[in-house]
Amino acid sequence: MVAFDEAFRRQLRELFVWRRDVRRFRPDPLPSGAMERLIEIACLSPSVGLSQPWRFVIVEDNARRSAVVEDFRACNADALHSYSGERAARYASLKLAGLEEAPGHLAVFADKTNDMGHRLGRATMPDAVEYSVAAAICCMWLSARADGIGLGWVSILNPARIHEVLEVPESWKFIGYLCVGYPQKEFDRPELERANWEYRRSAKEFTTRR
Ligand SMILES: Cc1cc2c(cc1C)N(C[C@H](O)[C@H](O)[C@H](O)COP(=O)(O)O)c1[nH]c(=O)[nH]c(=O)c1N2
Repeated sequence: MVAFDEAFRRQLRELFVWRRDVRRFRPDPLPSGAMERLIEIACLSPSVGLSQPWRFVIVEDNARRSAVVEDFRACNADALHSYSGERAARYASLKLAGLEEAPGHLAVFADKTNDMGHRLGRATMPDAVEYSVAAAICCMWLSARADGIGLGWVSILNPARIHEVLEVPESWKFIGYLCVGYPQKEFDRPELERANWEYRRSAKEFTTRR
């Protein structure tokens, strides 16, 4: 049985506290194999029926990257229009992706048609496939942070356009686009909190007993 001592548990908590969504990256390249190592960690994640539905596209082609940046700009402009007044001004001041600075770009999909796991656990909750991929991204996020590497999840994108740009199978559902690189600075509080967009609440607020 592998046991983890008190010192490790304290450090693990620190890792949860210091994991950040990163939008500001240093230009330093990632060490070779870093993306592949993060994908290997992600593949250790839980998945419904052990279906391992995650599909990763490492985006290296500059034309494809520029097309993603363009899509982000369009989607972000649309999103801004959905706000008004002070909230709109605050939204406009936020940096919501590090697409142009991050050395690593990783698009993450869920393969909804894959038969691994033989559909165990999905009949009543087919979305468990997407949840499994989100869990894998979180494992990757924490492992990256332990290596001092920042990860930024971008969802302000049009899934149909991302499919087109990356030429992936129709059956793959777009889950998120990850910017990967070394963060300019480390923080123990979310940027959206430091920018007064929202603030982290206590667990009590989300807990109900029945
Ligand atoms: C599914 C999903 C989608 C997104 C995000 C997260 C998740 C889970 N986040 C990051 C999000 O804003 C961030 O996690 C919270 O603000 C909390 O900050 P920390 O992650 O604790 O730094 C995010 N951030 C951002 O700047 N642009 C984005 O499009 C998104 N999209």
